[in-house]
Amino acid sequence: MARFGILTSGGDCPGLNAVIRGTVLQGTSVHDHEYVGFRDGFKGLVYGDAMDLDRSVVRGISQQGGTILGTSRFGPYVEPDGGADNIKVALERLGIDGVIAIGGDGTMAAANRLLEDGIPVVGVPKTIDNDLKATDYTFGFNTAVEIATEAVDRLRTTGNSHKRCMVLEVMGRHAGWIAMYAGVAAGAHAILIPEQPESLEQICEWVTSVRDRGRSPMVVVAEGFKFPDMDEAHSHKGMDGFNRPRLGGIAEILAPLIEEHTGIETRATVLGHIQRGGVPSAWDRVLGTRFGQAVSDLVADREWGKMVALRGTDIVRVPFSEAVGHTKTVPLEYYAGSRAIFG
Ligand SMILES: Nc1ncnc2c1ncn2[C@@H]1O[C@H](COP(=O)(O)OP(=O)(O)OP(=O)(O)O)[C@@H](O)[C@H]1O
Ligand SMILES: O=P(O)(O)OC[C@H]1O[C@](O)(CO)[C@@H](O)[C@@H]1O
Ligand SMILES: [Mg+2]
Repeated sequence: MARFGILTSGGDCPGLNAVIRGTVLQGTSVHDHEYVGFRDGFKGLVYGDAMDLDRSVVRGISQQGGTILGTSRFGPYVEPDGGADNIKVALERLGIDGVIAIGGDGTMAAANRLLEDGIPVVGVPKTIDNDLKATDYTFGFNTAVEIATEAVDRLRTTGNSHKRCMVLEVMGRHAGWIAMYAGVAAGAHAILIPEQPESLEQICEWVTSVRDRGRSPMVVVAEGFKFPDMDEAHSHKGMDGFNRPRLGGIAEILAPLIEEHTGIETRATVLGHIQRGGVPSAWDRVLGTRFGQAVSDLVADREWGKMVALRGTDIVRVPFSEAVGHTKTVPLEYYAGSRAIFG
């Protein structure tokens, strides 16, 4: 009987459990597969730390946030125990025929390297940031947008009551999809994204024009937003597990600047990991389940080096090369269209 190992890697994301369930149900009922789950991302793969995944283990998990397997930013090549040779030994010991890596662009890059080193591996794209180019949408994004939109709606009522300018910071390292969708959905007066620097003068002009017609300005800013004179996004929290700057905090810089330049009392809120945790939306559960079922079919066909993806309404198979090294950013024409009605 064919046996496959599943891992979740990178930041967690609502819908991961729906993928795990969809894979196990499709694989066990349609293909007669067996599955195990590696704990804590590539760490479990490197150390052969795995748990059995059968129908009873995945029962009722689609509606749970996070991942029952745990996740991490541990790399499969981390010394002293990582590397393809060691992983091959672990896979052989556990009797595993192939690996399903569920993760973002970094996870797909790692999986691609493992593939080149002879490990049979396929991928499932996940990220709340929706910045993976090879798929139209990733699960988790819809949930994050719902949470961020509700946050904007709530900030508006308190902002209106006090006649304050409210600034909400959402996630988005290189791509401002969450900021764009939540900002447009909630009718924000300015949306600031990593793709398009905006000057403080321009932001204050939008804020002032809102105030001048008797409204309370609402600004949504992505964590990766930069003023024109910034080379890198704001970071003051050190590095993450993969040695990249941890972002977050640009709203705390922006709010006092707006207050100083416009005279409008301004407050900042950083939404943070609230937008990544908790129950997935129905849409994300459906996409996660479809991805899970499709990746079970993919390993049944032994099409290593591919990732499942959403194109239009279809689930398709794309090579890792399409998913690695290309960030799906907000098109500048789309931003320009939205920007035309800021203020
Ligand atoms: N080019 C690479 N070669 C080997 N390992 C890599 C590479 N890129 C990333 N990794 C490993 O894969 C892990 C997961 O990648 P990353 O932290 O970028 O998250 P992700 O999968 O992109 O998800 P998200 O960005 O949504 O949190 C990294 O922490 C790192 O250990
Ligand atoms: O604090 P963590 O878990 O390292 O993750 C933060 C990052 O994760 C992401 O949400 C992607 O999952 C980015 O937008 C953000 O910069
Ligand atoms: Mg990533």
